[in-house]
Amino acid sequence: MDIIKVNRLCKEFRITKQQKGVFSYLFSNQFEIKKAVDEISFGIHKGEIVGYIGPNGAGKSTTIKMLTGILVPTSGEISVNGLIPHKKRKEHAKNIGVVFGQRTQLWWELPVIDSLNLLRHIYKVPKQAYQRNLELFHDVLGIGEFLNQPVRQLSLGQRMRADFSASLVHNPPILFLDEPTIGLDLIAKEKIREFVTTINREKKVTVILTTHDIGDIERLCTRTIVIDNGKIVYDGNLDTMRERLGKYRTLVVKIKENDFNLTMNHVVLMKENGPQKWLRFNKDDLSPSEIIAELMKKYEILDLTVEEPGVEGMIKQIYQGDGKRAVGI
Ligand SMILES: Nc1ncnc2c1ncn2[C@@H]1O[C@H](COP(=O)(O)OP(=O)(O)OP(=O)(O)O)[C@@H](O)[C@H]1O
Repeated sequence: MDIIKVNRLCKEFRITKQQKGVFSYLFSNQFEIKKAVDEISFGIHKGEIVGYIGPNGAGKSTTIKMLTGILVPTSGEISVNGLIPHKKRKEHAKNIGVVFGQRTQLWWELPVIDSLNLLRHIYKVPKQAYQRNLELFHDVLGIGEFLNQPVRQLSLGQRMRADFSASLVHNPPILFLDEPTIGLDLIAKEKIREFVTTINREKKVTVILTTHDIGDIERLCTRTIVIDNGKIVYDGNLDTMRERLGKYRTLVVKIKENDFNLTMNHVVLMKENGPQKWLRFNKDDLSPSEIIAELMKKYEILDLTVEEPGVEGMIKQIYQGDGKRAVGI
């Protein structure tokens, strides 16, 4: 049963047409329509952790803003835990928690504990449930260290931990995370990721996460939706993406000779840096030893390694369009 349903969802913005001249846009009355989200459809099950990723300007934030009820769709349907977000804003707010990596939703001048207490009253959280949550936030996020400090005095890592706690005070079944680990060091990132895993396991919280950090996806997401130019270009699990796109390997070879000219079927020269060459091949078509044998006929090899693509590399292939063929979308 899907807790989030999105059907042929669109969002268009009316933007002032670009004109020549620095000030002309001030006086322009010409507009064009930008389709930020273009007929996307998906369903998300209760308890899934979904990575919603794509290049800058792809339409991620616009989608999340519609799912959280901040923006009204131009057309299409959304249902989040049985509600249409922008039509039932108040009830919807009880169902969701939201964390933005770039800004805080806490009261800047107040000690963290006062913010949490305020939220407890706003959402009318029973005392015992609130106590249990504080214990969990303390155990996994270590918020005890800075509960009495005003938010403005916190480090970025501490502020994020406080923001996570605030977003979950009212036990929402759905959590939206927008770049939740941006700017954090590795240890702080790990703490946040561990916390997301814990609340998903223990409270069955459904998580939708936008990120540019591939580590977040590898570590947390059971499913990845890739959006580009307002359209969904991949929706599936990482393993399938790995299987389909991960058959490419790169042979990195260093040769002695200055001239390099290898023409071999199924081998593409991706990059050169002096004597070092990056040759991409599909492991189903060729083995590295076949390429090495061919190279050794013409060149003296000084060094070589075979690189497997990371998730980041695979996602780049999708953005660049290669992946559309490779994953059959
Ligand atoms: N309020 C707005 N008015 C006009 N155009 C907008 C508005 N909000 C977003 N857009 C445009 O819609 C497109 C999608 O923007 P969106 O912010 O959803 O992208 P994103 O995938 O979140 O990007 P990023 O990774 O850079 O945050 C972009 O071309 C953006 O310029």
